[in-house]
Amino acid sequence: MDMSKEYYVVPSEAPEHHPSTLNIINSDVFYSFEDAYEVIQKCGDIIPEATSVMELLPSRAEARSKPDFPVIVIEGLDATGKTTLTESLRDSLGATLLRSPPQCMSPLRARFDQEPPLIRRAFYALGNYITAEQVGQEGMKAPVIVDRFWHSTAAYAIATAVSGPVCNLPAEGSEVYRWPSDLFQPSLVVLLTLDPEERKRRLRDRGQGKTEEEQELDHNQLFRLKVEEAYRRIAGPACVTVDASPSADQVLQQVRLLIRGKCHL
Ligand SMILES: Nc1ncnc2c1ncn2[C@@H]1O[C@H](COP(=O)(O)OP(=O)(O)O)[C@@H](O)[C@H]1O
Ligand SMILES: Nc1ccn([C@H]2C[C@H](O)[C@@H](COP(=O)(O)OP(=O)(O)O)O2)c(=O)n1
Repeated sequence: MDMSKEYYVVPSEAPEHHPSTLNIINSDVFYSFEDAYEVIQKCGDIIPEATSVMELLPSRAEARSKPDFPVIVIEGLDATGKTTLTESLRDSLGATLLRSPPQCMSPLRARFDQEPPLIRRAFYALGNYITAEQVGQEGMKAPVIVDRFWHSTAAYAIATAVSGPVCNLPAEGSEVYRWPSDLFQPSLVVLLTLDPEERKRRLRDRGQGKTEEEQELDHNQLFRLKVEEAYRRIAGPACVTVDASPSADQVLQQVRLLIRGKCHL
């Protein structure tokens, strides 16, 4: 018997999430110490450096103390002026300067940068917990400035995992932008933004970015837009955007004003 099948094309509502975002949680972004730890722990057999990472980790049983002094995080793309600003803030506020990933992870970073996203992102996620422990100690003695923290970890991971244009990012309010409940929340997060041309100039002056192909630049432009938009969507302490194109001193004064308003320093 000839059974002919009939097919219809019917309109349906747009999906809630872009397909490329479905796997972000716990494979690109980890929302607890335990989830990131589990990945690094399982790598021990194939990546000897994983053992070194675990030795640097704070004890999970330890109660994390809330620092007495304000903790200010400075975020932004490469060459937006984070190093310049964080060092000036350290000097002008008499603060302690920390970074994420912390200095003690630096020798291990190149190794994990070669790994697939799951492992690489778990490494950076754990870096924030090590920095948070240092913040807990140093923040009892003086204000703390942190060069990159959770916003960087999540924003770069989300922007890399989501292909295509900025509109493919999960919508504002999506759970991918939430702050891990077991991670210390800074008093203020400042996001430095810079016009792409000025950023390129600064990279060039620093001796980088001279040989980028046009196509590569276009690709990077899209990536940069996605990172910045992801930065802005991350909740917990939301970041305050500061235009980093004025002189280093003007940017410092602008951020000092924000710190005075928010942290009374
Ligand atoms: N406000 C500014 N105006 C002009 N040049 C700046 C300013 N801030 C930083 N720079 C220069 O831009 C380059 C990148 O700054 P840097 O602080 O290293 O950025 P990041 O740490 O974000 O990568 C450096 O050569 C630095 O001297
Ligand atoms: N807290 C952090 C800091 C950096 N990262 C990742 C995100 C990016 O892939 C790189 C950016 O580091 P990069 O070396 O460009 O940064 P700096 O030169 O230190 O400003 O590291 C992270 O995941 N979490």
